[in-house]
Amino acid sequence: MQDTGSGMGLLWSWMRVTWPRLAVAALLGTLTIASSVALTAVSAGLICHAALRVPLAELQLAIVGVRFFGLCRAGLRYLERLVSHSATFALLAKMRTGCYRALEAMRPAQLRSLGRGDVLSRVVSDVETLEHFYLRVVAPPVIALAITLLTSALLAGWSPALGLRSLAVLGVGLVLAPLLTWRLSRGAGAAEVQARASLKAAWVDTLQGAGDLLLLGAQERMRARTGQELKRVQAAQSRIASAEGAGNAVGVLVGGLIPLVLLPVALDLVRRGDLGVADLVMMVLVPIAALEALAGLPLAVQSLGHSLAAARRLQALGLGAGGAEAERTLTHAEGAPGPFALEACELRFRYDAEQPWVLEGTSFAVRTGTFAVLTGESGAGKSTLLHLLAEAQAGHEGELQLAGQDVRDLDEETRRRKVALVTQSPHLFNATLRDNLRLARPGATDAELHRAADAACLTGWIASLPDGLDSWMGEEGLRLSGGERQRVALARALLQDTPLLLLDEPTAELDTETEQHVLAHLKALCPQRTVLMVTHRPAALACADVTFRMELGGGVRMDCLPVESHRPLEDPPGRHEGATPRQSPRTFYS
Ligand SMILES: Nc1ncnc2c1ncn2[C@@H]1O[C@H](COP(=O)(O)OP(=O)(O)OP(=O)(O)O)[C@@H](O)[C@H]1O
Repeated sequence: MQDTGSGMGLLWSWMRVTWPRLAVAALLGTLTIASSVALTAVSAGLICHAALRVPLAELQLAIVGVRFFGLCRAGLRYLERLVSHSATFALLAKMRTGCYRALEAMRPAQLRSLGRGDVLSRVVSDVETLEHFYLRVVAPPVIALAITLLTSALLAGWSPALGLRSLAVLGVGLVLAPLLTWRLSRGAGAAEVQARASLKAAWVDTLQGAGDLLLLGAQERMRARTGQELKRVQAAQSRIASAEGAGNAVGVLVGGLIPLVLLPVALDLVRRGDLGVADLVMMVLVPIAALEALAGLPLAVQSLGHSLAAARRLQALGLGAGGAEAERTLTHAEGAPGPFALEACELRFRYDAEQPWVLEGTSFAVRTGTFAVLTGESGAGKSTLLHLLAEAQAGHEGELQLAGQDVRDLDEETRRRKVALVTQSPHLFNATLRDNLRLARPGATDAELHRAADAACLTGWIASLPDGLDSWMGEEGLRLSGGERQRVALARALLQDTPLLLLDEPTAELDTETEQHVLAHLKALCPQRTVLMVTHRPAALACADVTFRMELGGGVRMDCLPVESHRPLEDPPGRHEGATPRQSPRTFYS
């Protein structure tokens, strides 16, 4: 199986944490089935002796035994469940926190390219699949082996030949049932996990894009795609069910073989007077009762396939990797702010090693306290640059500094205090306006919220809402227009109160008047704060202190060039007084 080892490594690394509890649970599980076997044996002996009219006084020990093992079975089962579930929940907690840490450590672009449905499936379904790893995969074979050995040792106490035959016949069940199940369901567990994840991703995609699907008349095609995923799930499940059936059939076969294999030896012992009739019944029933321990083996094999597939998918998120789960040890030092709010030098970045460079040899800097505008062709990498600054993609080459500090040296907290980003399509949560705004500053007072809302030109709109700041935004802010969503996101970023504000086309959906109002507020933030805005809107270009143009050249090569009309290269006069001379053919300083 491909990559099996790595999936296993992750599973064992988690299990190591709770192994003492798991060992106790396995011991309790073995004792529970041993009690069950003993109960069958003692009950069978009691019934046989009673049928043979053995005096009641001689049966007292057996009667006590029946009561004892009956109570033990129930009590031990309870304890086993208690311990195994507490160990499982401890593992689950570790897995979930590991998952969230891994997601947190992931580069946002990686996360976006995974897709929401897929991430949801990994964090919820795959973790839930692993929840059963101990209960369904690890415990059954351990308990089955222990019970097989114990039962055979018990019979060997009467007769070594009986013990050997019991070991042989139970051994067939122990090996053959899982082997057959594994052979018949090979790859089906992984296929089911993968197909279920694709199905979930398709559902999330369909729900999110339902409106567009209807408008494009593509709902039938989407339904067909979902139907295909569903068929893949069903096909995998059907293979798994057949394999489990075959495994269970082996168990039934072994149950039938036990009397056939043991009776010849046992009857011989009875004939020779070495074994009583009641003991004979017990000899045959004990291994049959032991089959209870083998019943979980087919399921264990299938669950192993599911668990390995789920572990591999979680591992692909970065779980178990030293980097993902290790605590970050980045500097918290602020350092003295330099003359530039941000500085890029020979910056190179691509989303994937297989993909071409998006940014290549890009150098430019924005002086602290300026209102800078970045324009450029679609696809040139403007948004990418903003995300690199705000989200620590950590995959870039060259230098990228925020207020004189390399972004790679900044921990999340420091970065959040330094820079706020409003993306092209900001996410609003299904909560009130107040909650959405307070994400940026949890303790913000109403006065602060209104001040930020005013700067984003939202005051009139909030007044028109029935519940003001307590109005519900709907899922992803769908109750809002595009422009309202943008302004709420802008107000949220303003509340963050960072020295650098990165804005990706924040006025794209605003009318001219509202845009003027927003721009005036943004401009008024400078020189206390630095604003870098990606936009093509003339109004923004007109009020910028400095303007850059990012160009897509030679396929993937990009340059940052100042817009000629705003800033002649040789002679930076007027409002470009703070500009630093050109440093290299591709280096421009505001
Ligand atoms: N998550 C991603 N994974 C892979 N490639 C990406 C990703 N995001 C963007 N790209 C690619 O990177 C390049 C630059 O994209 P980016 O969004 O930064 O451009 P842009 O200049 O902001 O464009 P626009 O003006 O149209 O918003 C594009 O070719 C785009 O396809």
